[in-house]
Amino acid sequence: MTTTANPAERIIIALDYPDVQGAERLLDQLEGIPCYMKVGMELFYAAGPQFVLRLKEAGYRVFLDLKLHDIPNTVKGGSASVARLGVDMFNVHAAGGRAMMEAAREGVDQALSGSPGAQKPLLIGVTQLTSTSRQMLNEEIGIDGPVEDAVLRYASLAKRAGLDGVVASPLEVVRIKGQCGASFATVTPGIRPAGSAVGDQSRIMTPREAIEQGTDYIVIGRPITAAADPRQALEQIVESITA
Ligand SMILES: O=C(O)c1cc(=O)[nH]c(=O)n1[C@@H]1O[C@H](COP(=O)(O)O)[C@@H](O)[C@H]1O
Repeated sequence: MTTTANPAERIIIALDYPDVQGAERLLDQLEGIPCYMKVGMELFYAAGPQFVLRLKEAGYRVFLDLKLHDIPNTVKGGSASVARLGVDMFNVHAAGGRAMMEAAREGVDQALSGSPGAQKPLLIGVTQLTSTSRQMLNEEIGIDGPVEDAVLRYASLAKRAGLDGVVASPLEVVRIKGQCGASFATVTPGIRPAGSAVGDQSRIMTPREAIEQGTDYIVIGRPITAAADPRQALEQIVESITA
């Protein structure tokens, strides 16, 4: 979908910090590099909508990663509030089902219906978390078969519900694009430059491999935020995905 001129624009930095100070320090270190910024539950629960607004005022594109998952009416209201905040992308769990995802879409549309010029956020469905292995899926969660099949089912459902794309691992991008179309966005965490700690992730690829699969956005947290020199770590990643 989005082919941007600067490869850094396809990198979403996960600002997983317990407070604004940590996030601000990273923003200072990365100044001038046009990445997307992701605010997830850790920072949002601590810093609230104000920090999202601060990022928008500073000119960043913002992915609000709250992974909404509730009854349709509640997700509709939550999605409307998120849309009014002016974020560029947010997500809901595809496991909430078609009616829930359609309600998220309605919430966005209704919230912005009074502002015809307003740009709608990309509404993204979370498929199977990138920390989920096949063994976990089969034995703990109780879903049979390969993880990719479960991801594909969620992606198709998200597409039918009118979502703009999905979060998945880069391992599934080719099949998602094949099934849902090239313009259906893929947002892929589980990104690990060669040699960096895997941590709790399970389905991983390097930044370059992920881009070569045709993903639209790669989401990267600790390989940058926990690096001794985050700017250098990011610059190396940008270089690695630059053709
Ligand atoms: O929705 C997400 O962003 C997400 C979905 C998923 O399946 N896996 C996943 O890791 N994420 C997020 O992507 C980021 C990955 O961070 P690192 O593992 O530190 O690179 C974290 O903020 C996760 O919350």
